[in-house]
Amino acid sequence: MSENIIEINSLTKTYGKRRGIEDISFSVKKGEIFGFIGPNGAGKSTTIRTLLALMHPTSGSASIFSKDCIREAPAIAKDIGYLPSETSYYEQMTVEELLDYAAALYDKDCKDRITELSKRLQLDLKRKISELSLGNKKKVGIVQALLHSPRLLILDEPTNGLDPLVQHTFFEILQEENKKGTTIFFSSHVLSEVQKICDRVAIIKEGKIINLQKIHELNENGYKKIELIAKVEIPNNYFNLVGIMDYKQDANRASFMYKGEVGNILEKIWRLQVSDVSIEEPALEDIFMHYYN
Ligand SMILES: Nc1ncnc2c1ncn2[C@@H]1O[C@H](COP(=O)(O)OP(=O)(O)OP(=O)(O)O)[C@@H](O)[C@H]1O
Repeated sequence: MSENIIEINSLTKTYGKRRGIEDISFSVKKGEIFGFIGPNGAGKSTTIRTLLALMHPTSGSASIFSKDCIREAPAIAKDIGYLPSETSYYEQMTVEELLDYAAALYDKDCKDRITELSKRLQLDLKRKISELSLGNKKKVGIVQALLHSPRLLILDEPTNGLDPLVQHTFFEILQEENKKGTTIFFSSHVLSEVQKICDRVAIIKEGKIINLQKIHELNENGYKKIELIAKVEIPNNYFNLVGIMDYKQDANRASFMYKGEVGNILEKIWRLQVSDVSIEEPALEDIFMHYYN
């Protein structure tokens, strides 16, 4: 059996009377890229902050590297790289000063790593933090999380604010780290990015884990969301096909979810003579609706 890097047992955190997370249990194996997805307010950050001992659980427990997250937090911390969803830095420092300051927490020389990562992410080390855009601040957070080559990376909404090219480079870096043996815990509300990179995914909704699946299984179950505008009014029952759900039509416009042979639906659309069509991955909420209602 492969070793568990993270183990969460019946973890619950309430904020006074408000729900944070309720009775969460799952584990992340060594070498996995594990996705943690859920809509805003589902409890992702609460789970992560509890794992990092930034807050104490109301009940239950969790361990990282087989050490208790709360009692042995300092010993765990040196082998973790954490990228918070929102970062706040000393605005007057330069990027380099800030990263050197972060690196000093570890018993390692991180200089070359800082230079290499900054180059790849096109992050200017000489700029002041206060001058950086949201995306560039995110890059600082990424370098800070990676500079000591941690055994476990915990990333909370890591791609917020990154443009697609930088996001691509970031994913390449993550995959390289993963090949070297780093386990990655990747929290996001964007299913499509989790699908690109993760092996398994836990889905959290209203504080509870509602599903845990291998990504390829999630893909195989996958619905596409289709919207189209036809040149003429769409005949009644035109889209009466197996695999269509949630069908909505207004004269010559239609939107629906489709699961099945892509060729069949494309042929049907093609015959209709459309002036516009979009076929997309459904939003996380749509998937929740169809899997769990
Ligand atoms: N400090 C706090 N005080 C009170 N309630 C809180 C606090 N932090 C979070 N919550 C509540 O706990 C629940 C889970 O929030 P959490 O931030 O963990 O969700 P999330 O999945 O990370 O969402 P997001 O993607 O919006 O950050 C929400 O209902 C939120 O309102």
